[in-house]
Amino acid sequence: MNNFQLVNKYMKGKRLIYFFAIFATIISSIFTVISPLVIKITVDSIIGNSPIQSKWLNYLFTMSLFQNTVSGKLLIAALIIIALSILTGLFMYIRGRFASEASETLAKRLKDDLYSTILKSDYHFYSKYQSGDIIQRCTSDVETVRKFVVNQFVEIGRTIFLAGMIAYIMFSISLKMAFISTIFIPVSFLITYSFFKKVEKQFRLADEAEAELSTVLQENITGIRVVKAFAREDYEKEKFNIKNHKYRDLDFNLVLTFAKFWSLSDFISLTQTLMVIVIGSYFAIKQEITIGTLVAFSSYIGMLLWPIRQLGRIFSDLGKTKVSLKRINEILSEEKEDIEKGIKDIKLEGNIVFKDVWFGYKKEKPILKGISFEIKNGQTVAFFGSTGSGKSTIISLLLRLYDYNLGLITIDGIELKNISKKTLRENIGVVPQESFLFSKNIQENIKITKIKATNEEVVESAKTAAVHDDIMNFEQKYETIVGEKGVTLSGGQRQRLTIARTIIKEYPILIFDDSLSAVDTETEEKIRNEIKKKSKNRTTILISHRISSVKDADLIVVLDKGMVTNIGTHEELIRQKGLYKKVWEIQSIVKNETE
Ligand SMILES: Nc1ncnc2c1ncn2[C@@H]1O[C@H](COP(=O)(O)OP(=O)(O)OP(=O)(O)O)[C@@H](O)[C@H]1O
Repeated sequence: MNNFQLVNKYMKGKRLIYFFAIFATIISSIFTVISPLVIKITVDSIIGNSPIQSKWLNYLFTMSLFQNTVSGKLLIAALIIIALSILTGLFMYIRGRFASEASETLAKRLKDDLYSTILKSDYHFYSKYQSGDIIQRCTSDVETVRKFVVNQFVEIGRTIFLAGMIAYIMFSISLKMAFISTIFIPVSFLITYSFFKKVEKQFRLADEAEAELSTVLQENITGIRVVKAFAREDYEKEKFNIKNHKYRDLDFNLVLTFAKFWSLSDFISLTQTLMVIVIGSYFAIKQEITIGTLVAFSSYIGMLLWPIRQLGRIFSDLGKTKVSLKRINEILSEEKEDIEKGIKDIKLEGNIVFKDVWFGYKKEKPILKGISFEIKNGQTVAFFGSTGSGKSTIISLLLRLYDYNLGLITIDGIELKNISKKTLRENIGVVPQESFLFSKNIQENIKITKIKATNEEVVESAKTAAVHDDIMNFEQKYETIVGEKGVTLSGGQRQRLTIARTIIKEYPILIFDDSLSAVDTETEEKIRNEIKKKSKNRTTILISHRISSVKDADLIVVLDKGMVTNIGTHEELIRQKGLYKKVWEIQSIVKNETE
C-alpha cells in the first residue's frame, strides 16, 4: 500500500468532511483575494475619478442607502471589507473544525491499528524492532502525519487556488505589472523543490536517531535497578550522550538547511516586492497604471509570494510526513498471527510427542537437533540441561510462538500445526522465566488469566502458590499496587504471584520455565505438591537447573546443545554417565557441605 492509499484507507467515513474542509479553505481564499480589488476601486474610483467598471459594483456603491457621497461610498467599501473578513474567518473556522475531526480520527485509527498489529504480530516482530523505536512510530510519527493532514494538506488546495486566482487577477489588471510581479516565481519554486528533495533524507536520519535515543532512554528507565546495582550510571550517561549528540547534530543540520532555505527565499521575495513597488511607482508617476493598481499589486505580491513560500513549508513537511508514513506502514504491513486458524475449542489432555524435531530461529543455524521424547497425560516431566541448550525453545514450539522446521510434534495425536494457536494457548499455562507484573493491584494481576474469577478463587490460588501470607502482610493486602509504579516485591514474591496468576485458570498442561529459581527448595516442593493435589490428571512440564526440583519427575529429559543426551527417571539417570549425574554429584557435595 502506498502512502496515499494508506491515508485514504484510514480516512474512510471522514473523506467527505475533509473535502468540505478543503472546499472551505478555497472559499475563504476567494474572499481574501477580493479585498485588494475593493481597495483598488476605493482608491481609483471613490477617492480618484476613474469610473467603476463593473455594473453591479457601480450599483452597490451608488445605493441611496448611504447617500451617493464620498463618505457614504467609503462606508460601503469598509463594510464590504469587514464582511469579507468575517466570511474569511467563518470559512477558516469550518476548515479547522472539519480538518481536525478528520485528522484526529485518522490518528486514532492509525494508533489503534498499530497497537493491534504490535499485539498480534508473530514473535519475530519483537526481535526486529526495538521498543523505543516502536513507541516513536506509534506516537511522534502518527503526530507528524496528523499535523500534515490537519494543516498542510488542506493548505495545498488553498495555495494552488490562491496563486492561480491572484495570477489571473494580476494579468487581467495589468500585463506588464503582472510580468514584473512573477519574474522570480519560477526561481523561487525551483529552490523550494530542490530543498524538499534534500530535506527528506535529513528528516529520515533525524527520525531514526530520535528513535535510537528513545530506545536508550526507555531501556535505562526499565533497567534502572541493574544500572544502579552495577554502578553503570556514567557508562549509560555516556551511551546516552553519544546518541543525543548524534541526534542534536542531525537536527542542527536540518535547522541549518531550513535557515539557508528561508533566508534565500526571503531575499527573493523581498527583491520581488521591491521591484513591484519601485517599477510600479515609476509606471504610476508616468500614469501608465493607476495608483489603485499599484496599491492592489502591492497587496497581491505579498499574497502571491506567501503561497509560493508556503509551498516550501508544505513540501518539507511532506518530506517528513512521507518518512513517518513509511515507518508506520512498515509496522502495519507486518504479518499478523492468525491465532484462530486450525482446530478450535477442544480441551487437550496433554499427551505430548516430539519425533525427531529440528528447529532454528534462523533456518541455517539449528538450535534443536532431532529432539524426541514422549509425555503421557498426567505425568510430570522435567527438562534439564546447561544454559542455552534449548529448553525454553521447546516450550516456545509447544506454544507455537515459532513453528518447527522438521520432524513431528503431536498433542493428543493431533499434529501441533493443525491446532489453532488460540486453543493451544488456552490449554497450556506457562509460568515464564521473567515474572513480569502489570501496574495494577495484586488481585487484578492474578485475575489476568481468568477475568471473572471470584475473590475466593484469587485467595485460593495465592495460597497454593504460597504467597497469600506475604500479601496479607502488605498494608493494602490484595489491593496493593505492584508493577512499575507499585511496591517493590522480592524476586520470590514476584515468581509466586506469577504462579498464582497461572494456576487460577485450570490448564490441562502446566509449564514452569525455571520459574521457581528465586524460591527456596522447601517452598518450591510445597507449591508443586499443592498444585499436584488440585489436579491429578494435569500434565506438568518443569524446567530447572536444580536437581532437587526435577528429581521427583516421572521423566527427566537431559539436553545438551540442542540434543537429548539422556532420558529417564532420577534413579535411572544417576546410574548413567552424563551431565545429569555430574551435576547431581556436584550439587550433593555442596548440599552436604552446607548441612
Ligand atoms: N528469539 C531468539 N532468536 C534467536 N536466537 C534465540 C532466541 N531465543 C533463544 N535463542 C538462542 O537459542 C539457544 C537456546 O536458547 P533457550 O532459551 O532455548 O535455552 P535454555 O536452555 O532455555 O537456556 P537457559 O537455561 O539459560 O534459559 C540459545 O543459543 C539462544 O541464544
